[in-house]
Formats: sequence, structure tokens, C-alpha cells
Amino acid sequence: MPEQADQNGRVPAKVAVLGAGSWGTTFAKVLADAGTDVTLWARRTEVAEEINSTRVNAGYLPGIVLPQRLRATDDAAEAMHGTDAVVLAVPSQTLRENLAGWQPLLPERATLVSLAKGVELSTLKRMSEVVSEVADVAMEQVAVVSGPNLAREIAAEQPTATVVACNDHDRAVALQQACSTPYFRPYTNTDLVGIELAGACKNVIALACGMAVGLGYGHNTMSSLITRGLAETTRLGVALGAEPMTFAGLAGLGDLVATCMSPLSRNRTFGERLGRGETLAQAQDAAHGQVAEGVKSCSSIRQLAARTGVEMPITDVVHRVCHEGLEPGPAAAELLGRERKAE
Ligand SMILES: NC(=O)C1=CN([C@@H]2O[C@H](COP(=O)(O)OP(=O)(O)OC[C@H]3O[C@@H](n4cnc5c(N)ncnc54)[C@H](O)[C@@H]3O)[C@@H](O)[C@H]2O)C=CC1
Ligand SMILES: O=C(CO)COP(=O)(O)O
Repeated sequence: MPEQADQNGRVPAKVAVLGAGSWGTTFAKVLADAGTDVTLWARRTEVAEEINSTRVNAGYLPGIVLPQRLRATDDAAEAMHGTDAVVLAVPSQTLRENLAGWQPLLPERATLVSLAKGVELSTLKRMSEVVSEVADVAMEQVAVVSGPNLAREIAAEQPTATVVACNDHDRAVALQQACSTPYFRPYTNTDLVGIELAGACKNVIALACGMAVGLGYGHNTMSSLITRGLAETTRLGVALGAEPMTFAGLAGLGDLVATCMSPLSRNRTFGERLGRGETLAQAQDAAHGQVAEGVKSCSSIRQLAARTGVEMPITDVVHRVCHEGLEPGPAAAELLGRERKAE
């Protein structure tokens, strides 16, 4: 229907971002800098008040001054009222519960945008599948933003590219326009399966890279983990219907390299602590409530791989280090001692 086509291709003028953590706050800034009216929902009233009165979200992005066009609220209904797009910026394991609460408030035809990088533990679903199911909307109404996007660097306006993925190309183009700025360059893609699996799996590989750093290993080890991590991620993705080339793109190799190499990554930092001998609980304490998604997604991705009949040896050892008491040193030895094979 032509009316539907117009709606899909319309650039969102008013957007709600639900979740005022590192990435939600940063993405809200990107949208505002792109000329979009943004309301950012914060779970804690004091965070919303701080943003409105000081223009800073000191807990997550100290020193970053947020644009005037961005307003914060602790009222989700107020945030979503009259919006063309709703951006979901909460951790992947709580998205279902959060969204169920917001579902009655969602504007009927708004594009629902997931920023979360994970696979749900209880169902093994990707985030777009969770969104479509809980919001009761067609998959064409759901979009995903994923790429080498360490929040802190983007908040500092360092040049970065990303991918806006949606099965509905017109909707992806509209969202692309709504978040394009001189420092943030989104590309479109319609391979939702590949984009989301790449984003979830790279967190697990970043945990492995962090463990390698914690054990004192250098760049050869990291590069080997990144390359073989990409191989196992691609195997899983292709088995689940993704385009192989997606894994060579920004949301694949791009995000994998950024996350595995950067000390800003929560996943890599978490892995580094485990590599240095800290327990899961100690590493969790040190994360100060910020989410290292790979710690949970290593288990769901491992199950997804088993169900699909795909070998993911790095994901397997990361799961066993995080949840079954395997030490990082023996985990590395186990990976090296696997049956010899062709690349
Ligand atoms: N920080 C980054 O650089 C990037 C993060 N992401 C992804 O975006 C998603 C959100 O990440 P961040 O904003 O960085 O996380 P964060 O830990 O900084 O913030 C999470 C936000 O969700 C809110 N929240 C709402 N309900 C919650 C609940 N039940 N439990 C816990 N938190 C709840 C928290 O109050 C907080 O504002 C994750 O899936 C992450 O992998 C993706 C790209 C970049
Ligand atoms: O997804 C990210 C970068 O693209 C952020 O990675 P961390 O969640 O490990 O900080």
C-alpha cells in the first residue's frame, strides 16, 4: 500500500531512547546532533534530572556535554508520546521484561530499534525476534544498530561508522538519515540475522581476548583469537541463514576488532580480570553494574551452536571459564591442543 510505503520511508523526526546507560545516552546525543528531537528515558529519576539540569550523565559519560535538543525523563509514556521511532537501549537479558512493560505505550507504527548485543538465555532468540514477539509487530518494523561503536569514543565525536539493519530497506534508509552526523556514518543492511549474531558473538570473543591479555599474551594471540573467532561466528551465522559477507563488514570484523583491541570494552576488561585470576564475582563487582553482555551470551550462543550442529570452540571455553570453573590458562592450552585441521 502506498501509504505504508510513505510511512516506512519517512525520516523519524521525534525519537525516544529508552535506557540512559553508556550507549543509550550516546546514541541519543547522536540523534540530537543529527537534528532529531530526542527524549531519553532514564530508570532513575536523579539521572533524568541531572541530564536536564547539567547536560551531563556523569555516571556513564563524565565530561560529555549533551546537546540542548536532548531531553531526559523518568516517565516512559512521556518519552514515547508521538514518536516515530523507539530505541531500546537496555541490556539484552532484560529487554523482554522492559519491553513488556512499555508495550502498551508504543506508538502504533513506530520503528522499534534495538541497540542490544546479545542472545536471550531462556529462548536463544536474537533481540529483533524478542522485540517483534513482545511488541507484537512485524519483523519489518524492527531495526538494529550495530558496529564498532564504543560509546565513549562516539560521545567524544571521534569518526565512526556503523550499520542500520532492517528487513524493510526503506525503514533502514529513514533511520540512517535520522542518525547521520559529521562524526557518525551509518550504512544500511537487510541481513538482520548476520548483523545481530555478529554483535552478540564478538562480546564472547572479546572476553577470550581479555583473558589472553590478563594471562600476559600479546598481539599474535589476540589476532589468532579474533580470526578464529570470526570463523566460528561466521559458521554459526551462515548455518542460521545469514549472509557470509556480513561478517566481513562493520558489524562483523569491524566490531570484533574494536571490542577485542580496546581497553574501553567492558567485555574485554571483564575477560582481562578473569585472566589475571579474579573470580566471576570480583570481575562483576569491578564492572560497577555496567553490562558485559558476553558473560551471559556465551551460554546462549553455545546452546544455539549445539542446536545448530556448529562447532564454536572459543565460545565453548569462554562459557566454561565463566560458568564451570575452567581456568583461563588451561582453557588456552585446550584450544591449542585441539585436533589439527585445515584452515
Ligand atoms: N556501551 C557501548 O559502547 C555499547 C553498548 N552496546 C549494547 O547496548 C546495550 C546497552 O548497553 P549500555 O548502554 O552500554 O549498558 P549500560 O550498562 O551502560 O546501561 C544499561 C541501561 O539500561 C538500564 N536498565 C533498564 N532496565 C534495566 C534492568 N532491568 N537491568 C539493568 N539495566 C536496566 C540501566 O538503568 C542503564 O541505563 C547492551 O546490549 C550493549 O551490548 C552496543 C554498542 C556500544
Ligand atoms: O559493543 C560495543 C562496541 O561496539 C561495546 O562493547 P562492550 O560492551 O564490551 O563495552
